[in-house]
Amino acid sequence: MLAARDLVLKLGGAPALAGVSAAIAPGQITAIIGPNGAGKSSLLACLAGLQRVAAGQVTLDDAPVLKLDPRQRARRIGFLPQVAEVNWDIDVETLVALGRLPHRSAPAADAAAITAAMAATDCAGLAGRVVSSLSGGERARVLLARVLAGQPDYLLADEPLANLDPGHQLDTIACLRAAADAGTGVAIVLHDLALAAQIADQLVLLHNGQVAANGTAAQVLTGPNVAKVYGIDIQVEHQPDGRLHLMVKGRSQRG
Ligand SMILES: Nc1ncnc2c1ncn2[C@@H]1O[C@H](COP(=O)(O)OP(=O)(O)OP(=O)(O)O)[C@@H](O)[C@H]1O
Repeated sequence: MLAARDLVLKLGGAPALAGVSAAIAPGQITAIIGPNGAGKSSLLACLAGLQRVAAGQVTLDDAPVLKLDPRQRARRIGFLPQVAEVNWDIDVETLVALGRLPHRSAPAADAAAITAAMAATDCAGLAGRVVSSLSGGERARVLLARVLAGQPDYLLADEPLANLDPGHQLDTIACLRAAADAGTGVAIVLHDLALAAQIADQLVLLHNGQVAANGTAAQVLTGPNVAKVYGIDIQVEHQPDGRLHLMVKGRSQRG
């Protein structure tokens, strides 16, 4: 289990997180949702062990994540940041192969992981391209492939569907579900509430650096929760298969 307990994170003096607890469970997709500035990226970076917090801690199987050997941490936790920045102008296959750096596996195992990650993200046809020549969506897929190639136990992805066309969004969702079904703990930051309801096993709703609600889609995505946090009205229908169908109706009336 990858768990955050009572996290307080200050950025530029102001609290980006003010006492946040959340757990990312193996085999599940957890969606981290909330309005702009709510603290989603901050929470994900803390879970990845990339932020020093003012209070609280993140643990991986009960060990403080900040005390893990960096290579071991990189092997177990894969992180896809929100900004698709690549600082080296290398070819796609070399970039994806960087995902294997924390491992000391046999070349054949590395090659198999790289090939599988590139196939899952539809990047095989981009293998020889220089990264700076890619479109935004192509670059997003390549960066996801790099994380997948690392075969982490926990995959943390900040808006992994942004910039993707509908087909590649569906492929990416299938890929994240397959990872969860294989035992990976997947955490994704999402803005699309209907999609979050559809694909997540658990949701964490953040508001002003605090957890406004957590649990299943039915527990979290209620009309009152969404009106309070986002200032919008939604219509929620419970489907016979147990899933939630959610439609955004418009801005809530402001009193
Ligand atoms: N480097 C920084 N210095 C100062 N404040 C920061 C810094 N990074 C983030 N913040 C602030 O911390 C708060 C949380 O930011 P965070 O990026 O976690 O939000 P978010 O929920 O991911 O937002 P978005 O949906 O816009 O991506 C925001 O108020 C933001 O302005």
